[in-house]
Amino acid sequence: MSWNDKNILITGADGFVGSYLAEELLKNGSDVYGLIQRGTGDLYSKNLTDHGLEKDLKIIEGDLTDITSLANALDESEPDYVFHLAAQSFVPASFKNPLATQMINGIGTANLLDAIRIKEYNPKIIFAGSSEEYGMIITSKEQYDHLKAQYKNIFPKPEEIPELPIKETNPLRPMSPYATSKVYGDFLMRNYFNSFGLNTIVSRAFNHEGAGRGLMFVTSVITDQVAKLKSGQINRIKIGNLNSFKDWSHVKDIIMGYMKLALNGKSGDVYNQGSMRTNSVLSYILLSLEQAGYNINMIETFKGEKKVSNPTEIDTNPIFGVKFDKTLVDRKMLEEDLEYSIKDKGINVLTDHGKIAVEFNPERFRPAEVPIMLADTRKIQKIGAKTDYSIKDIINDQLNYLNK
Ligand SMILES: C[C@H]1O[C@H](OP(=O)(O)OP(=O)(O)OC[C@H]2O[C@@H](n3cnc4c(=O)[nH]c(N)nc43)[C@H](O)[C@@H]2O)[C@@H](O)[C@@H](O)C1=O
Repeated sequence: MSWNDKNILITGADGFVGSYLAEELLKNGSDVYGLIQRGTGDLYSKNLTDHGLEKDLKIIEGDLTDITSLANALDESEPDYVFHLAAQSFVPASFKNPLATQMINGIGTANLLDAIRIKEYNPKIIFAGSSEEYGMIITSKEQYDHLKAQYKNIFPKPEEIPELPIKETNPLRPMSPYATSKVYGDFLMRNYFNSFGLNTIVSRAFNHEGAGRGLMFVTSVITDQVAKLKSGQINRIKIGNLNSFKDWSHVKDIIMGYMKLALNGKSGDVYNQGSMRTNSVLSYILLSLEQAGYNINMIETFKGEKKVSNPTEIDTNPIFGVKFDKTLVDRKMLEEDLEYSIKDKGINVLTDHGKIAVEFNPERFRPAEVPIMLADTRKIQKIGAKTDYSIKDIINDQLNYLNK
């Protein structure tokens, strides 16, 4: 099968991921239509111009909460494939305005599916679910016992402990309004497959980053500050929870994964997308400093006596046979130290360019936090998806974009 002359509808084609996907599909000869919500500003957002989409992307103005506009978008594009990426995707915003997130991500997805059903189109539909749907991951028996007691025994039971790397069969325990809205969309997709025969496929992508990533997401928060530090505009880094572990992929790997799912994925099924690496926010800071030209000698927590050496070296963890950050090996120690430091004010990174303070900003902590994410991606690998980019590649792309 080739993408040539296929009709594609991408919801959120002007978003961070949508614009990468639109560019790739246009390169492959598809007719790409982008459903875009017109704000008060320019129709051509920076994402669209960054990816040179002004000429060839066929823009359809519409809104997920307005089913008529979705029906019109289907009539205009007559899609062979629909990539449903549009969403309110910032987790903290979902805590601030939960209902707006439910409307866009939840009802918006329901509207899209129902428009396709009523209009009797039969595209393959690829839905951007999220690793956030997994939410609370069980890493120890003690943690499970504690949660079971807290949730009065209705806490979904682990298949095995630790639940790492996370498989598609893992129970879903969403921890934010955003995550809940994605669980709703995920189940709707499968229900529309089972009940109405729509060709739906769910992607549960773990975090994905790269040039042009929105400035509110942590990898951009970090690289933006590291670039400013380097050019002398600021003298410290401000951050929220340093001790959250994420499975970060390059957005380019994820959009190739979306395309593999469209071609080779099974309708009604669910696939993780990720890198099978896990790194802490702290290690993203340290790696970014290294990529910007700092040599790191030591991290100094304010407790003083404990020091972590070589924290940025990527290691292979023998338990899971996947890439782990070395800080994870020292995680217990680091957790104790960080807890102490958080109560105080932060940590210092000792570099060949002097001491860099990393300060905690309590306002950036979330009401509930997913502590660790690590994808098991063996299922999507079987249909051809792979990880081409390292964490350092992602960071370099982000730093270069900021320096442009
Ligand atoms: C897969 C998933 O991926 C993304 O969701 P996210 O993981 O919430 O992304 P993020 O970059 O906002 O946070 C990552 C971690 O970093 C911590 N963190 C520390 N300090 C700051 C900080 O200053 N800002 C932010 N934003 N986070 C911070 C924060 O507490 C969290 O643990 C979305 O694309 C979402 O749509 C999606 O589906």
